[in-house]
Amino acid sequence: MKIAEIEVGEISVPLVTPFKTALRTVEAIEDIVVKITADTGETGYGEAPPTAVITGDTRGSIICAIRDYIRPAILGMEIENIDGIMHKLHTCIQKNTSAKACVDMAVYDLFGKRCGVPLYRLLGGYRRELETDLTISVNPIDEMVRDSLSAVKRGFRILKVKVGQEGEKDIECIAAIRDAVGKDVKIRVDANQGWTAKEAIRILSVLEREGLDIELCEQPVKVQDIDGLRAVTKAVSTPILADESVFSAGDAMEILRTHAADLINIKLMKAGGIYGALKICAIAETCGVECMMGCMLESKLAVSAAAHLAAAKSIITRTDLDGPSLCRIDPFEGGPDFLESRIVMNDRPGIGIQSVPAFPSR
Ligand SMILES: C[C@H](N)C(=O)N[C@@H](CCC(=O)O)C(=O)O
Ligand SMILES: [Mg+2]
Repeated sequence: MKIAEIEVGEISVPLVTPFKTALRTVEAIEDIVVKITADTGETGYGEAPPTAVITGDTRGSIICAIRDYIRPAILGMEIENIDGIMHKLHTCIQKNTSAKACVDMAVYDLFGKRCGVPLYRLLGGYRRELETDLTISVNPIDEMVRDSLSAVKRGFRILKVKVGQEGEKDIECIAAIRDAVGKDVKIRVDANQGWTAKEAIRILSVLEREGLDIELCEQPVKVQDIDGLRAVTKAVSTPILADESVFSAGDAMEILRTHAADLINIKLMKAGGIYGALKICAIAETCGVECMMGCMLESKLAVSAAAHLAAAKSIITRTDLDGPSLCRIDPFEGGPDFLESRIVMNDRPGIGIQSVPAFPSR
């Protein structure tokens, strides 16, 4: 089975409410999608969001990287030659991890279809079901409390609360949310680099002293401030999860070697796809460090690929795969079943997505 064609399209999916973090506000998902057609007529699909503030990737750069660099590099290759394809994909252009992830997942999708097996089984097959959190955007405190209560009503037992805009407000906000949702709901916080190391230590120490029971804190400080990240990890007992500071397997090695974080957030868009993410899993497993499988603001296609990896690997013990739950509509048919907080894998081969609106079947 050979790669016969690679086509690029775009999709737009409205969000239920604007998504707001310390880094950005977004009203709708505007993603790039890819369709790889094999010489047998079989198709594989991929999706990538232009998350410029985190990955540096824009709509234009993703389209250009796929069309002008990746497509010519892998066209005609045997789909069974995953290693050869991945070598070309990762060496034909530097960085551009979202474009690489988009094509990587379409290749794995086709590979799974070629084998007649769902991807999560090909990659490790550890579990069939995942539990995701739901993100609570940064807003006035009363709105964040209201959104938290509505998430719990929808069945979410884990909330990922975005913080990092104002120190004191963050403490007040978490206290108000904990008070409203009670002690049985898990609260994780994500500062998206919004604190300094000193602020992070002060805020997390107060949250600990007040017994607000924070499961973990994601990326408290700037990407480059690895010394600050390590200082926070050392100073507080709340587990610290490196997100924006870990893109590649090399980053993971450095963070774990220097004990700069307790946990790692793996995202396909940072790792350049499943191939790179598997390397991070291997490093984390070697060091005995658990991982979270996260996503950018992605819709069901890309999140399905991430869900397959999360289901495959035992070292991925947490999931932040709430993209589909943040969307107003689901433009795709097939994939794992996204049942609010529960993601249930099924037996469809590959990623399991059956149709992508950007490529109507002829
Ligand atoms: C959507 C997911 N829950 C999430 O918060 N992902 C990122 C931010 C993604 C973005 O800005 O698109 C994260 O920081 O974990
Ligand atoms: Mg994060």
